[in-house]
Amino acid sequence: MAVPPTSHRIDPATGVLSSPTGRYEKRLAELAGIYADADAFAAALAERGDSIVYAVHEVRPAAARGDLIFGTTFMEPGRIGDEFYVTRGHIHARANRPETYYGEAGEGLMLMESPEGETSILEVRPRVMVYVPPLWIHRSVNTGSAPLVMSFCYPADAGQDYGLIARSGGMATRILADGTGWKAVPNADYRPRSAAEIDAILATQD
Ligand SMILES: O=P(O)(O)OC[C@H]1O[C@H](O)[C@H](O)[C@@H](O)[C@@H]1O
Ligand SMILES: [Fe+2]
Repeated sequence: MAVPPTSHRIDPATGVLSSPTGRYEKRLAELAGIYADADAFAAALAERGDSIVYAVHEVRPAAARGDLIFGTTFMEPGRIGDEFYVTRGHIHARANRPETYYGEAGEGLMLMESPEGETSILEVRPRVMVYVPPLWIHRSVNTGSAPLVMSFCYPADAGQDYGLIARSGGMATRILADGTGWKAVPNADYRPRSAAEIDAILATQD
């Protein structure tokens, strides 16, 4: 039996999506080890460990290969020290699966990194569509003082792999506050991937 067509209303201010099949929240306490400033993270944890950093509303019509997953990401504004709030970030478990993000509200960045360690940073704004190509690690950053809300769409069989970033000590680039704006700085903990690990990612097929 075919899956029935559906439509879903997005509230750009909250990211609330009508008739989702799932939603989850990430609280600060679940995001240990992501930020550079450990003392600032400990202080923020003591003060607001229960607070939500981001929430995802999603629709997964079916898990079938060739289907889509789509929904919204709502990110609170905030910083740990000088570093803006980010999502955990991932490469797709099937690394050659792409994704699109569309700005609904707020100001932010899509921070992307190739397997070889090249960084690409694209601004996300309302009515801006960002394309994350196959094989690129991606993480969203809220650089504004208001919530960043984006809608997204990616293949249903993509999956998320968080281990690749963890093994490298994070992504190569961090996004810090700079006056009223932002700046990209090298992550001092970053360890470039080995040729073997890069080759294994690039070999992803199907
Ligand atoms: O999974 P994270 O890196 O924490 O990012 C949170 C979420 O961001 C977006 O909504 C993506 O489309 C999701 O696939 C992802 O899970
Ligand atoms: Fe993704």
